[in-house]
Amino acid sequence: MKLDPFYLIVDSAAWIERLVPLGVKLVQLRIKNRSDEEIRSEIRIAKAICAAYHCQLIVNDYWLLAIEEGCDFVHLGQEDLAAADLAAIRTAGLKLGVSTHDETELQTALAAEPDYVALGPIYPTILKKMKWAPQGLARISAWRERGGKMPLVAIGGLNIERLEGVFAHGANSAAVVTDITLNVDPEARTREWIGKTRAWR
Ligand SMILES: Cc1ncc(COP(=O)(O)OP(=O)(O)O)c(N)n1
Ligand SMILES: Cc1nc(C(=O)O)sc1CCOP(=O)(O)O
Ligand SMILES: [Mg+2]
Repeated sequence: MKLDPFYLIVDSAAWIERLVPLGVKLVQLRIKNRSDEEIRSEIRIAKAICAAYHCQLIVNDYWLLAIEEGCDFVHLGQEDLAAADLAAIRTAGLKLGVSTHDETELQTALAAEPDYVALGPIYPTILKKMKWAPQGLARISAWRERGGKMPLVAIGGLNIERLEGVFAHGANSAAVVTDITLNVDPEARTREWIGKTRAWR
C-alpha cells in the first residue's frame, strides 16, 4: 500500500471541507471530547467530502463508529489498540495505522500487522503534551530498518522546512496538524505542502 506523502490531520469536518478540495489526498479526522453522535455526524460529512475528492479518510480512535459508518481506514494509538476489537476491524475490511513511540510499542504495533506505523514526536509538538522526548531523524531510519517495507509515517512538529529530512531518513509520509491549522493562511500552507511533497508522491 502506498500512502500519500502529505498526511493532513484535522479536528473537524469543517477543516476537511475547507482543505481537501485543494488537493489533499490523505486526511485524518482526529476529534477529542465530543459525544459519539457528534463524532458520527462529523465522520459522515468528512466521508462524503473525501469520497467526492478521492481523498483517503482515516478516522482516529473511533474504530466502531468508523465501521458503522462504512469507513475503510482507522488510526489507533497503543491504548486504543489494546482496547479495540482487532478482529472486528479486520473482518469489516478496514485498514489500520498504529502509533509508536518506543521499541516496545513498535513490537506491539508490528504484531498487529498494521497497514502503516507512525513514529513520533519527531520534533517537539505544541498540539498535545507528550511523555516522550523528540525522537529525532535518526530514529526514523531505525524504524525503517525494523519495519522493513512497512509504510512509515513521521509525526510531531513537522513543517515544510523539515520535510527533506524526514523523507531522506526513510519516512513514506509526513503527518501535520499545527503547521497548517495555526498558519495565518491554512489554504496557502496546504498548497505549499502539496507542492513540496510532490517529489515523494
Ligand atoms: C498519524 C498519527 N500518528 C500518531 C497519532 C497519535 O495517536 P495516539 O497516540 O492514539 O494519540 P491521539 O492522536 O489519539 O491523541 C495519530 N493520531 N496519528
Ligand atoms: C497527534 C500527535 N501524535 C503524535 C505522536 O507522536 O504520536 S505527535 C502529534 C501531534 C502532531 O501535531 P503537530 O503537527 O502540530 O506537531
Ligand atoms: Mg488515539
